[in-house]
Amino acid sequence: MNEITLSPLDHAIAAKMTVPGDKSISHRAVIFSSLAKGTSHVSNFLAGEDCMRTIQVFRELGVEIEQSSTELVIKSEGIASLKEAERPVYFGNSGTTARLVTGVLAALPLFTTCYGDDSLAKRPMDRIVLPLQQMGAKIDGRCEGSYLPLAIHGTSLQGITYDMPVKSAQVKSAILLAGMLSSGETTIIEQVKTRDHTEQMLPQFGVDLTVKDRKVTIQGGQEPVPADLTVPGDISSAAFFLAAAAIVPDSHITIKDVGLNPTRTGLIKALEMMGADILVKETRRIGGEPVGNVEIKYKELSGAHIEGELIPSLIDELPILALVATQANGKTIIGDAGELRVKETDRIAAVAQVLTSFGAEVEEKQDGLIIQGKSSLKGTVVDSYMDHRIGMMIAIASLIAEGKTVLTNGQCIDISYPGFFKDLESLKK
Ligand SMILES: O=C(O)C1=C[C@@H](OP(=O)(O)O)[C@@H](O)[C@H](O)C1
Ligand SMILES: C=C(OP(=O)(O)O)C(=O)O
Repeated sequence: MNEITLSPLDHAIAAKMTVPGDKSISHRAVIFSSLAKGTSHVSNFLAGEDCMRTIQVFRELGVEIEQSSTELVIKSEGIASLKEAERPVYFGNSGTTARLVTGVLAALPLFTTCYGDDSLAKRPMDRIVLPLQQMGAKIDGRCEGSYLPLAIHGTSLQGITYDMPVKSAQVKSAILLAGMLSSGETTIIEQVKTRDHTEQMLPQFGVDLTVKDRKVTIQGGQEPVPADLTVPGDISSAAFFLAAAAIVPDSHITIKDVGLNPTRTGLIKALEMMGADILVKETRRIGGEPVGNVEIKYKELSGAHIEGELIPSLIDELPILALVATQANGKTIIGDAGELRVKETDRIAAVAQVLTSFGAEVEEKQDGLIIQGKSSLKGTVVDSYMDHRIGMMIAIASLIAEGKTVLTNGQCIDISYPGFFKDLESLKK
């Protein structure tokens, strides 16, 4: 078993840093470029394991993708040229790959079988299979299409109007991509606006869609055209270092060139609600995406209620926010976050177990957590649950925990943040 021993910090943090490219945008850049006839270029691509799965899938479908570190050159002959994969395609640990790619493959005249790792095999696929079937898709799968593996008998689809029962950008994106490749019009109605990278990026690839409040409409029969794009830093990765500065007294961190899309910046809002001293400065826009610097200075925090419409905009940041809450004055309540139970692991249970083993007082609720503040954390032996975000949360907790922390199975952090431990080490200098 992989073991990493981590020591607490003996000084405040003073750092200016960047984080790797955004995972959601990197996946979409590969998918949209692979469907566009011609050559696309992507800079600052996130070469983490999940996004590498998306590259591998499109290579197996016949797209030529050259990768040199974080630079990609994607050469495609367009939608009609995609060929059937000779083997089952592997989505690894990546929910985004699984949902978005299934949306594409359901609408193309190809037969594909696909599967994932032990974690992905437990994550729900019916949330996309059912609406795709309403569009005419022919998909078989384990437990009647509720879980991977799936067999996708791609075919012509018809557009639908779909009122999404789950708050999920992956579902929205899967149906929009299928809609783009269908006949007729597809409209998605969301209960709460989720991350909108698909809506921001498709027009960069020449695809028309209209967005009106929580309603997105796309016309079928559109083929993307190639584009050149630069991926901003991932706010979900920056979150771990913003949290470090929020809990290590007297610290000060600036994260540069990070994506500031308002559908992703819920963590900044939540930290502000807790009283944090944060300065956000937008410096430019790349495509539809605002990008800039986030500066945070340590300040005593207070507990807050984190729930409702805020949740989708910080869904992946809730584990690290829970750690921050253990150091605030008073109680923090996280609610309306039942989606956390169907991530890489059950993140409600995992966060409660990990923080409790560090000595914090955390109560698990069906759709959230209640966290008592001002806990003194003590180093312990603790597992990542093979979940990259839980692994990084443990590593940040070790900075303030008394004594040594031993993180087991921390290698999964490469899924979204290759180079995380190097960046963590740089805080110790
Ligand atoms: O669309 C995306 O890129 C993502 C959407 C979210 O998942 P859900 O759609 O399941 O909420 C998020 O948790 C995931 O990390 C990436
Ligand atoms: C939930 C996540 O990703 P995915 O759904 O793509 O596996 C995540 O990165 O936290």
